[in-house]
Amino acid sequence: MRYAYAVDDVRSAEAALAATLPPGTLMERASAGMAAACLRLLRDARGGAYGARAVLLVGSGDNGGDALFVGARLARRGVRVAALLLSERVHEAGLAALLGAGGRVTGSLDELDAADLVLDGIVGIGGRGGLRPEAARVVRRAEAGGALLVAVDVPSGVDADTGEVAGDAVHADLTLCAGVLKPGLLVDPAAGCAGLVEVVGIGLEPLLGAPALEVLDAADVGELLPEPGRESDKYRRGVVGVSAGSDAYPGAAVLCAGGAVRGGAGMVRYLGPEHAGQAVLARWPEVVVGDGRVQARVVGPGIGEPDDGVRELVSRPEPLVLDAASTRLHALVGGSALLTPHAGELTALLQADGVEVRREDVEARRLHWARQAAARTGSTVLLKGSTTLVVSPDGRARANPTGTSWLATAGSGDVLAGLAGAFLARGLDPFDAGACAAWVHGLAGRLSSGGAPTDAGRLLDAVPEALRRVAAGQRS
Ligand SMILES: NC(=O)C1=CN([C@@H]2O[C@H](COP(=O)(O)OP(=O)(O)OC[C@H]3O[C@@H](n4cnc5c(N)ncnc54)[C@H](OP(=O)(O)O)[C@@H]3O)[C@@H](O)[C@H]2O)[C@@H](O)CC1
Ligand SMILES: [K+]
Repeated sequence: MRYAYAVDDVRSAEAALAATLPPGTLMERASAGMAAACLRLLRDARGGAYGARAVLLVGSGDNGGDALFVGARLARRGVRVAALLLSERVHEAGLAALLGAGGRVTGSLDELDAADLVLDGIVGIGGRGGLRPEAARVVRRAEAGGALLVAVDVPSGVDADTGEVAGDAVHADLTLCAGVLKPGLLVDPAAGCAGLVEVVGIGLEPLLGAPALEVLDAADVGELLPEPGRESDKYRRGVVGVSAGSDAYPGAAVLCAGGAVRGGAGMVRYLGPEHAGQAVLARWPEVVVGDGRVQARVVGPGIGEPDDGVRELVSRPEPLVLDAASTRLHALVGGSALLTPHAGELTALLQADGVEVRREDVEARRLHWARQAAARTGSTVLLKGSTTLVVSPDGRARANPTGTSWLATAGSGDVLAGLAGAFLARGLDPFDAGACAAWVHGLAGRLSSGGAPTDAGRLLDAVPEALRRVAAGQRS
């Protein structure tokens, strides 16, 4: 499991730790780790660091200070380091260290064109809003050159807590995160600005409380998904009821039932229109058509606007996955529910609850709106999209690391709902079921895509291999 912490909590932990150490120790630790990573990059890119050219983009705060101290360390290893000071006020001790190590200050943007490495120390967790125009101009020039762009702590211009990008931002190749991960680095659109993310430890972890965001790895998913015991039978392994598909969309029934079958439920019952039921049986003969006892239910994929029969199903007490337009039935839920909207559906759900919000807002502040929806509905919310997030009503949140944009394909969400239903039926709570379903679905998507377009059928076919890797604790 990886954890990301809210900026306020990071600052409190930093203050508590700093109070026990000689002044400047934390910056020294951060810059030592960051410099080591930069030297490694330069060695990989050009065989060595000696004689390489680095340009520091230096803002007014400690983020700029970090960059200056890193620059000083690089200069001592023979890197030709120049600092572009983007503010009249810069970290004095950092600047003195750079100059003392043989680095220099420059006013020429031309230096960016010949640089091997550009270090973004414009702004870190103290940043507000997007890049200011002067900084944005410098960053565009840096990005146009061939240098590796390394962000100190966070890419400047992104919101470290929310993942929001409210204007121009740095697009880094690598982000060297000081101390611990920040949530914004894991959530789009900011995650898309961070490139690879590496944490440079400075000893904060023991002083931190609850994380703001979690990220599961294969071993976590493997631990959460129970293996069938020796005495298991199909009923004890969990029966999942699938109410999906319609005369207009029979395929949604087939794909959702497939997700439930491949997700390892002991048995799948299908309840829905006859034509769709026949299509399900033709593809999945193991599915039982008709009502009956289930441990969990999936309602909504491909059924369109829910009718009274659907409302009655939703009010039953079993754990439930609610998808598509049926997510708006959350108030009728008898037991606990996992809602699986995409941004448009979450917008409609919030609007129906009297919230003034547009789809663009939800896309821009995914974590914020998923949290709002979970708190308002009392259900767990799995918000699908470029970063899939799972948020429980108590505020816990997970970001899914395995997705691929090739998963944005017709029927992909139906498979996800089926998988989540199977995991609920296997006994997971909605938060774990949602996070594990997103994880397995994302990995299956990657396996079936291999970097090229995929489709829901191939995605389903890759689910067994994804689950085998989970069982083996691996991740591709
Ligand atoms: N926490 C930790 O554990 C550790 C933290 N460390 C480091 O400290 C960093 C935080 O430093 P920080 O607090 O000095 O804030 P920081 O991000 O440098 O910004 C400060 C100033 O930037 C300005 N500014 C604001 N918005 C802007 C914008 N959009 N575009 C341009 N400028 C903008 C604004 O000043 P203004 O120009 O308005 O006067 C603001 O006051 C952190 O990210 C990490 O690198 C490590 O060294 C040690 C361990
Ligand atoms: K930065």
